[in-house]
Amino acid sequence: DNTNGLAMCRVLLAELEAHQDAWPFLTPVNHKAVPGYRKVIKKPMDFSTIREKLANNQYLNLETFIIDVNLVFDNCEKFNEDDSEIGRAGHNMRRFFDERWTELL
Ligand SMILES: Cc1ncccc1N[C@H]1CCCS(=O)(=O)C1
Repeated sequence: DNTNGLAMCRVLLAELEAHQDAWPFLTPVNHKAVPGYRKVIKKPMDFSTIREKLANNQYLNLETFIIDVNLVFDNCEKFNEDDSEIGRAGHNMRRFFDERWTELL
């Protein structure tokens, strides 16, 4: 059953949102303010959208949740230079997430 899987999603999402480097990922990227973003990034994702999907029971289990979290970081790598404020934040957040969810297994 995926009961504990969804409890882990809630814990993990709260920790992602609380991280000091979460600021680029808390809300959807404003494609009107970020030229090229809508064209380049085919599947936008952010922590507030993940929270909404979790509240609407749209994640079957931990695996489907992890796919969306990784989409946030993959989009960040695609659009941002590694040596940039947002690029570094993305790498830091991916490392934090990977270390954390593997601990919870
Ligand atoms: C994750 C990302 N990739 C590319 C461009 C921008 C962003 N994030 C923005 C989200 C809103 C606040 S901000 O505009 O400072 C940063």
